[in-house]
Amino acid sequence: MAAVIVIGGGMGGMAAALLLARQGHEVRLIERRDRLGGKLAEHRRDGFTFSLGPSLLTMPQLFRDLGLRQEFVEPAELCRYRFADGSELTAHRDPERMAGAVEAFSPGQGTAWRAFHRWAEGCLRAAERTVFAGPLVRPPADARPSDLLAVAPGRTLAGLARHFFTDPRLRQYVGRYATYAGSSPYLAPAALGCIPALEHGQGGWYVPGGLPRLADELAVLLKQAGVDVVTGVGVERVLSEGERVTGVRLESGEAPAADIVVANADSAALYGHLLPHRGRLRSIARLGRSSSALLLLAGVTGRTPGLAHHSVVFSADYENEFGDIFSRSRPPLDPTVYIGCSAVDDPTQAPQGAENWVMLVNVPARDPGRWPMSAESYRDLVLERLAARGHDLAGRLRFVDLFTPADIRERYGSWGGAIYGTVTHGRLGSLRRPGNRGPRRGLYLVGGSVHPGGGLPMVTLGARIVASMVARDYPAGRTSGS
Ligand SMILES: Cc1cc2nc3c(=O)[nH]c(=O)nc-3n(C[C@H](O)[C@H](O)[C@H](O)COP(=O)(O)OP(=O)(O)OC[C@H]3O[C@@H](n4cnc5c(N)ncnc54)[C@H](O)[C@@H]3O)c2cc1C
Repeated sequence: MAAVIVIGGGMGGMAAALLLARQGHEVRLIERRDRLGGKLAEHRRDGFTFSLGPSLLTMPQLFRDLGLRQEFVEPAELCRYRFADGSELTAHRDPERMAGAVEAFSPGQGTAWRAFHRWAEGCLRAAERTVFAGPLVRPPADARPSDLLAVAPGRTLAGLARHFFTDPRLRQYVGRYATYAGSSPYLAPAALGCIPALEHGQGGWYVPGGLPRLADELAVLLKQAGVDVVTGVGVERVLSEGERVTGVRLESGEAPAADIVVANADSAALYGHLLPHRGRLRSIARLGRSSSALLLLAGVTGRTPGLAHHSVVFSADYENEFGDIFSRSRPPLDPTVYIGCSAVDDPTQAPQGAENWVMLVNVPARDPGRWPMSAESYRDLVLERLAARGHDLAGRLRFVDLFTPADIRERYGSWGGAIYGTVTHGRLGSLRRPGNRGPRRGLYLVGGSVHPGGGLPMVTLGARIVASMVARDYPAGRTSGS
């Protein structure tokens, strides 16, 4: 049995702590904030509850496998898309129903969607065998992309969309999945096109009471597994002797010893100051940051007829929008807006007869103080754009609170407020993320800033990968890694 310290109680840290405790290790999880969950967080005001992070749960079986038994519910539709020309497409989990919806939306494109979905499913199976399954960090020098992922007809996600669809609106719908990795469809690998196959196969789920309830139930499981959870104190240093980790030093001055340290803190923070490592930090900086988000959290009077749980209101010029985010480093002048309203399916989320709107806009991971306009002026721009595209909240807004990239950076220690650590750009972008093994024996990394990526399912897969690495490195009864 080894002594394990997990730094950070985000989804990845909690899942890793649980799996390692179940392997028989003595696990302590140290979280800087007062509550576990990391980005699984919420904001409450005047009877309204707003998710500050995830609103959509995919790959639900992963969470069942961890032992979570709470109810998951499936909204009636996966997502409602509204395009700049005013047209709407409703996405359904069932592939045949989706193909029918696409055909009705754009005659002739239903067959194209079926072909796309077949490709996406093949790509997903390939990812399950490779990227999702192990600590694959960098492809071997002689490997071709086709060895690692399904061969993609197109280098980028936008190229993939062009290959399958002639309707520019459907290309925008496919391109949107790059934002699940905080990336631009015009630079992200075509392999991200496997993500819709997850939604159309396994569905998109909601947890009654809000997704942060996942963290509450995980906290119970951690206790049952004997994990010592310490909150309200940060780790300021990972300690090592020679090539091996020996423990951590806390902000309180205490220095608990450990054979194994699992960092759920952002990898840039790990290599920047917890265990300074110039080479690894430079590699992270070379890749660049994923996008961040600006959230408008609005208490809205009245119910909106036909409002879906999840809606996306697209910009008129997607390429220009991502040019603003990644090339010009400014919030897009014509943003695509995700609208999440959990009150559609859950009356606990807003006072009776009212709605809790979370409006999310992708923005650069950069302090709003350095934007060309104030966050408040940008909020007004977003509301004006939405009004022009059919979602006019004038006269219905009780309040709009803002959650900015600076809040994301401060709360979670994310690199510049980036949601997903490094950006996933380039044909092999999915394989270039920082790895799960640290530069000292006994040091592992888990979470959205490392392999295999961000999002609740990916960080949970990352926890599985770390647990299997530890099981190999520390066979039963040994406290020193092989
Ligand atoms: C606005 C938004 C919307 C999102 N939407 C979705 C969605 O719909 N579906 C989805 O699946 N995913 C979504 N995500 C992504 C998902 O939330 C994250 O990828 C995932 O929750 C990250 O988990 P993590 O393990 O990386 O830990 P994090 O959530 O990043 O938590 C890390 C934890 O480590 C702690 N920590 C950091 N440094 C230290 C230290 N030195 N000492 C002690 N503790 C420390 C932090 O306080 C934090 O609690 C969204 C994220 C955001 C921000």
